[in-house]
Order: sequence, then C-alpha cells, then structure tokens
Amino acid sequence: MNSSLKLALVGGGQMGRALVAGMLAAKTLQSEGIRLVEPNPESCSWWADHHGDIAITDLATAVAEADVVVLALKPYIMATVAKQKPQFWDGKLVLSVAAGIGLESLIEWIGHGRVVRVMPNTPALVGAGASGYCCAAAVTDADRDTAQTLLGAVGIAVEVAESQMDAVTAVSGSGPAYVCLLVESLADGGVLAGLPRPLAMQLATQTVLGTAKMIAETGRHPGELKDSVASPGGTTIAALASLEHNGFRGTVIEAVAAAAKRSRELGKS
Ligand SMILES: NC(=O)C1=CN([C@@H]2O[C@H](COP(=O)(O)OP(=O)(O)OC[C@H]3O[C@@H](n4cnc5c(N)ncnc54)[C@H](OP(=O)(O)O)[C@@H]3O)[C@@H](O)[C@H]2O)C=CC1
Ligand SMILES: O=C(O)[C@@H]1CCC=N1
Repeated sequence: MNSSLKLALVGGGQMGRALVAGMLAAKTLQSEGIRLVEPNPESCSWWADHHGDIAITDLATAVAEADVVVLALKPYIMATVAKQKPQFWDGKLVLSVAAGIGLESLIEWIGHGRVVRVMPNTPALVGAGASGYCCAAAVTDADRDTAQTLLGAVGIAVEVAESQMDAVTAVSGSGPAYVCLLVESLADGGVLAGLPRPLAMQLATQTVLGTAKMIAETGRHPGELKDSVASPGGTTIAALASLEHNGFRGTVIEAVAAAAKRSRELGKS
C-alpha cells in the first residue's frame, strides 16, 4: 500500500489522535491525504497545534474524498453518524473502532459490507499498539491488506473472530489503563519507601517497559520469569505473598471480565 492513501478520520479524540499520529510517524499516511471530521472546538485546537496541515472538514466532503473512513466516535453516537442517506458510504472501506458495536449493526447503518470492526489501543501513538480486528464477509483481500497495513503500522494487528472482540477490548483495548494504574501504584510505593517522585516514576516505567520486552523477546512464560526474580527468603517473595494475600490476580481477572461485560452491553444499547 502506498502512502498516497486518502483517509477520513471521523472523531479526532484520544483514539483517533493516537492512530493518526502513529500512522503519520510510520509514513503509512501523509497529512495531505487525511481529512478530519471533528465538531469539538477544543479538539480542533489540539489538531491545529499538533497537525496543522491536516484539513478539518464536514462529513460529506471528508467521505467523498477518502478511500478509507475510520469511525472513531463514542459508541452511543455511532448509529447517528453511520446512518446516512443511501449510497453515502458506497465505494469506501469503513473501519470502526467503537467498543461493543458489532459488524451486523455497522453493515445495516453503512448500507454495505466493506466494514472492519477494530479494537486498537492508545500505544498506537508511539507505534507500540495492539489491535484486534474482524472483517465483514464482503471485505475483499485488498481491503483486508489495507486494514492490516494501517493497523500494523502502529503496532501488532491480529485478525480475530468477532466473538472474541469483547475479550480483545477488555484485555488490550482497555489494558493500557490498567498498566498505567500499575505504574502509578509502583511509583507511589517507591515514594512511600523514600524515593523522590520523578525517580520513582522513571524506575517504575522502565521496569514495566523492560519486563514486557523481556516477556515478548524471550518467549518465556511470565510465571517462570517471576520465579527468576524471587530469591529464597528475599524481598520479592515477601511482596508476592502480600499481592497474593490481597487478591491481585483475582482482582485483575475480574477487572477484565467487567470490561468484557461492559463491551457486550455497549453493543446492545
Ligand atoms: N480511548 C481509547 O483508549 C480507545 C477508544 N476506543 C474507541 O474509540 C472511540 C472513540 O473513543 P475516544 O477517542 O476515547 O473518545 P473521544 O471522546 O476522545 O473522541 C471522540 C471525538 O469525536 C467527537 N465527535 C462527537 N460527535 C462527532 C461527530 N458527529 N462527528 C465527528 N466527531 C464527533 C467528540 O467530540 P465531543 O467530545 O464534543 O463529543 C470527540 O472529540 C470509542 O468508540 C471507543 O470505544 C477503542 C479503543 C481504545
Ligand atoms: O473505555 C472504553 O470504552 C474504550 C474502549 C477500550 C478503551 N477505551
């Protein structure tokens, strides 16, 4: 796929920004090929400050000028925006990143089946995203390649069954928030133990980054890597005993289950 692809981003909030910034950095897109639809004045100022060369326009113009449309709107507003007059979306590959909204609804609203349901995540901003996506039956091989190339430019992109999308949402879509909470808590613990805040934050961040890299690059099971840190009678096993006592694993598992449940609910409302 060449970088002359024309893309309309409908909804330039947190997720739309992360995707477009990542795709621009990867040179999969060029600013002049992007049209943004964004009614929020504060968000428009952000775009003007950070990507002043991207044209902000109305929905009809943006879609008419695009090959691919990315709908990055809050789930409750998707139907209103997606339901346009007949033929409005014809000839456009449509990617929706809205949590919970299924292909069946999207196809009904858009009026054709070249639709991909995507669950990206915000580390796309730095090219380290994780996206799961599923394709409607009418998506062509070329469309699938386009989706894979766009999403693959900002991290890993994995095609999954639609039945897995709520779980993907709960693990990797929402996951950056849980990891941020962990980093924040780790740094808080460091401050409690006497470290200055900036140093505690630096050490906590690098520890999460390094551990994720070690798991990904060695392919070793996290349980084995955890065991390799815990010396007999040492500091780590004291901390692990405390975490287990306080239900750390169960807490995280239940959090993921709650997110998956909420994703299913969003699809019904
Ligand atoms: N944030 C994340 O980490 C992730 C989000 N998602 C999904 O991405 C979608 C967007 O989420 P997020 O970016 O966080 O939300 P945001 O609220 O940050 O962004 C949505 C933007 O769309 C604007 N908007 C409202 N109405 C319209 C319209 N008619 N046309 C164009 N733009 C409009 C909003 O303006 P206003 O604020 O004025 O309403 C807002 O600026 C959601 O469906 C979410 O499920 C998926 C994966 C991860
Ligand atoms: O919180 C949400 O609903 C969205 C979907 C995944 C991440 N943010």
